[in-house]
This record gives sequence, C-alpha cells and structure tokens, in this order.
Amino acid sequence: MTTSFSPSIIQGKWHQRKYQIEKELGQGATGTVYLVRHQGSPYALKLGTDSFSITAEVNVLKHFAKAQGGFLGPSIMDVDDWEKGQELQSFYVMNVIQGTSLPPFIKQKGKEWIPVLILQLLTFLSELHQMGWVFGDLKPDNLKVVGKPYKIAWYDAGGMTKLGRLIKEYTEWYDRGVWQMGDRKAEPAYDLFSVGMIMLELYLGKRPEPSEEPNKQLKELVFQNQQIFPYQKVLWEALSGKYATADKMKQALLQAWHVQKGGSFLQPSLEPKLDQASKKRKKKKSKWGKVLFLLFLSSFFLFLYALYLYSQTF
Ligand SMILES: Nc1ncnc2c1ncn2[C@@H]1O[C@H](COP(=O)(O)OP(=O)(O)OP(=O)(O)O)[C@@H](O)[C@H]1O
Repeated sequence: MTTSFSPSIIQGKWHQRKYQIEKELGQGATGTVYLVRHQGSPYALKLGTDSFSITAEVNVLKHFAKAQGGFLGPSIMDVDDWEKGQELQSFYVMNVIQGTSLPPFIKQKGKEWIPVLILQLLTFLSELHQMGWVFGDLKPDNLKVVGKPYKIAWYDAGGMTKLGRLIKEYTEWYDRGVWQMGDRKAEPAYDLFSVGMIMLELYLGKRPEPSEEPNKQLKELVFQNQQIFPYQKVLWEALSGKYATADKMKQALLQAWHVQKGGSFLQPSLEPKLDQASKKRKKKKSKWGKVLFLLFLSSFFLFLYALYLYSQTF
C-alpha cells in the first residue's frame, strides 16, 4: 500500500512519544515501515493502514517476544495511535533489523552458505511450529542475514497463522498451492515447502515462472541442476510434503551436508597424505634393496676369494 505523504514526526496520542522519521524502510500489505529516531536511538516504526491488522501483528509479535529462543526477530517497544488530522492511524515501534538479504548474501559469500543458513531457519521454524504457529509468508524478503557470526533474522509477522487454519498471506513463488503441490492449510509442511523454494531460488539464482504443469516443472528444476546434487533428495522431499516436522527436514539436510563436506573437503587433504605415505614406503623399499644388494655383492666377492684360496692350496 503506498502512502504518497511521508510525515516528518509521528507522535503517539496515548504515550506522547515523538518519533523523528529518517527514511522509509519498506512497504507491506498492512502498512509502511519507517526508520525513526527516538531519544537518539534508531527504531523501525510500522504505520498501519488499518488498526485491525496492526493489532493482530502486535499480538503475534508480543507472543513471540516470550520465546524467540535466540532468534533475531522484531521486539515491540511501543504501540500507539497517531492523530493524522481527524483520523487515527495505529502504529508500533520495534528494533531495527539491519542485515543483508539472502540472495545478495549468497551471491557474495558463496553457495556453501545455503545449507548453513537453511539449517538455522529450520531450527527457528521447529520452535515456531511447536508453539502452534506457521510462518505462512516465508520468503527471502522476510529474512535477513545479520551480524558476525552470521545469523538468520526474520520480520513480518503479518503472515503468521495458527496451526490448522487457512494460510492468510502468501507470495506466489513460495506457495505450494500455486505449484499444485498441496493446499493452503497451515501446517509445518506448508512452511517446509517455502523453505525448499527458498533453497531452490538460492541455488538457481532466479525464480522461473510456473508453467502449465508446475509440479513436473519443479521436479525437473530440482533434479536437472547439478549444483543442487547433494541436496536434491532433501529438497524434493520438502517440496512434496514428505517431512511432517522441521526437525525431520533438518536431520536429512544435516546428513546430506556431512556427506557433501566429506566429499569435497576430506578428499583433497587426504590425497597428499596418501601420496606422502606411498613415497615413504617406496623410500623404505629402496633403502632395503640397497642393503640386500651390498650384502649380495660382498658375499659374491667373498665366494670368489674363497675359490681363489682353494685353488692356491691344491
Ligand atoms: N524491524 C525492521 N527492521 C528493518 N526493516 C524492516 C523491519 N520491519 C520491516 N522492515 C522493512 O520494511 C518492509 C515492509 O515490512 P512489512 O513487515 O510491513 O511487510 P513485508 O514483509 O515487506 O510485506 P507483506 O507484509 O506485504 O508481505 C520489509 O520488507 C523490510 O524491508
């Protein structure tokens, strides 16, 4: 939703806190997010288009504030209304999540980071699902890589849906309904499909449009790409809803990751070691050969000398 008018200061009607607007961070379905300053500190302020959806988001965020298990996500600092002329506009203030979006991060750091970050994401999803929620609108736009050591951070609670309900917000490319791979029931497998699509996008570096037979196309995309090779099975199983929990997918991904690491990292370092060992063995062999040869030579001359002495005696 586009708001052509950008205020320079937003003041809460109830708490009277003043927020100086610095710039727009982005726009979502339920409002605009601004980078603001309050008493010298930066915050992200979401100004809603309707108070109902802002209240719903605030409720979900407050719920997760209690149990974010070390995962970086938005924490609510203030909730208030802004008097814009005659009308009231709801807003909430949260911490700023600064980081790099997943696609540019992978482009910069390399594809070997994909399973590492996906494993982190699965740990977060496992916790979320156990709390009875599904992320819903899971996509790179709602995730960022922050800090060092690198960690996945999330925002946008707008799509979070209670288990068993109908997914309330989705983005086509990450939605299993669009790819004819399942329905829009809020269950862990719905999020795991989106995780699979995020992986696929990061490996391919693009998002091909769904064709007339989207599920067939998806299978081809997974199995015809050699770069995905060690993760093809995990990826396809996630896309076809084979994993009932995020932990199950995590286990399978971890296994594939170890196999991949064993294949690409052990082999080169093993080869020189094997070479050196065989060289040592060869060296040992040639040393013994020399000793035996000298022994043979000296016994041969000894034999000739004995023969000479014998011929002199008789
Ligand atoms: N806490 C935050 N820190 C930094 N940037 C943020 C924060 N929250 C949101 N943003 C930025 O504002 C944009 C809009 O966020 P918002 O959560 O409203 O919706 P969205 O996820 O982009 O879209 P939609 O809800 O329609 O799927 C985000 O894409 C992001 O760039």
